[in-house]
Amino acid sequence: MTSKEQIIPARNRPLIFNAFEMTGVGYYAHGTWTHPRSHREGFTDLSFWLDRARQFEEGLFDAVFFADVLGVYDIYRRSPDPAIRSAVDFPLLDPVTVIPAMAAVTRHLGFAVTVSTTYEHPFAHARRFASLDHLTGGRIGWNVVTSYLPNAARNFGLSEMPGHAVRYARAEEFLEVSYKLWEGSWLDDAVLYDKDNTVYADPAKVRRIDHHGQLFDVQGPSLVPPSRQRTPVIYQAGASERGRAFAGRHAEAVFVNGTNPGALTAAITAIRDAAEAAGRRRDDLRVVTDLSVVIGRTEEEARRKADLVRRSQSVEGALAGFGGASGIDLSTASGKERLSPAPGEHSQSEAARFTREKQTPDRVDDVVRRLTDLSPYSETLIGTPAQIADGISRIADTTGVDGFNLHEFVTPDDFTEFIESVVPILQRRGLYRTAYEPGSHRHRLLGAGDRVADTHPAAAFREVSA
Ligand SMILES: Cc1cc2nc3c(=O)[nH]c(=O)nc-3n(C[C@H](O)[C@H](O)[C@H](O)COP(=O)(O)O)c2cc1C
Repeated sequence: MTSKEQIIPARNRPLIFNAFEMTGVGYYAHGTWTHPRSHREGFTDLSFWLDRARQFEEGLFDAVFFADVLGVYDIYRRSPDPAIRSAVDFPLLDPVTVIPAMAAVTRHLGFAVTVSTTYEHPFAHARRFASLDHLTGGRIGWNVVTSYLPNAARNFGLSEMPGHAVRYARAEEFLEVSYKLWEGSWLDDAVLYDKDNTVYADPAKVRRIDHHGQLFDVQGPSLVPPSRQRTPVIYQAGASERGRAFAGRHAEAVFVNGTNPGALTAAITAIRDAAEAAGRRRDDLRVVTDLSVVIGRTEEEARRKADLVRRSQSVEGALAGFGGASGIDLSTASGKERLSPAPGEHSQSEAARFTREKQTPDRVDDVVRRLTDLSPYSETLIGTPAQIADGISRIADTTGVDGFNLHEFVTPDDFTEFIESVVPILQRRGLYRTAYEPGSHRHRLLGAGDRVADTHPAAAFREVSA
């Protein structure tokens, strides 16, 4: 298929389900790694990730999404100790390193991995993702983040984190350089592999990019020949005004969160408006939200399991995680105190979640309760498989979301139970694929071939053979 063909409107397709992962012990609902049935102690063994890959592909997940951060959370109590003690997004393997091995034991599963534009260089990054696109056979996606942890800045030689606007400006130029390397350096017919005349590639079709910008000077050419997708599928999740505009311009898959249908619907509409404002079509991107589930054979059993998860959650871990993302240290706040907006250099959407997005900011006690009551960022569906499927249908029907980042509290049971008991019900309702469609990660996601759509900014750098 060519990228000229119309994107299939998301509403005519089964829902997207990604497995949300981090290459460590604890993340998201902090402390749940202590749950008696959770097993993440093997995260440093390759076999752990190969088992996960097989499980996700057997479950027909669209992709595994690897979140990632480059530092320790040290805002809460002005110390890294709470994050180290509670394993809050710490420690973490480099998620890129497990992907080729996971790709070797799967044929269809996509891999969306987080890399920060603030602490990388675009030439090395473009090479890495072009290599991953080759090695996965066109199944790689890139979650573009600008990072929000001050410790990450200090890990890369900076005395403090660059400002929020500075990070997004760097991200814009970072993507421009990456697009030039992926789309504009090698023509499609550059590689000849002509042994008789000792000509591997036609030099006239392997071009320098000669990028000279505000932040980067990159001559090129790309070190890697064209891969199936060329540009990896672009994911994004920034939810500040700047983040939303960035997603509208570049993202093909966007993560949005909202703890109620109204907020979620508004966030989805805003992202599609931003895409249209950037000259793209509203269906040029898919919008995905977080979801957690607790499944029981009966409602009563599901509620008991949910209580066991709550008891494993760590208040200290939740406040360390929230502090690092938002910049708000709640260690000295009293329970009845109302939150005041944080300094705006961290994740602005995270800092706004309990303040600016509310008529009156939440009290600290309410925030702690919200952060330690199962999923800190989204709805948790608790019930029998049929009730979970009903909840998924309701969220999709009332908000227009295209799919979900599925989180687990208990590894690997939560995904196993979801795949064995909820997926068949969703399949019968036409909400879940029954087999993988052929094609690249981008084609499966957007239905319009391997390459970026003509409306995507990367397409502007596409060199066509003379
Ligand atoms: C589902 C989801 C996953 C995210 N994963 C990461 C991540 O892995 N690393 C990261 O630095 N930020 C992550 N974020 C945060 C956003 O990508 C973004 O960096 C942050 O919200 C700051 O953007 P903003 O100030 O525009 O809101 C995630 C956000 C969401 C909703």
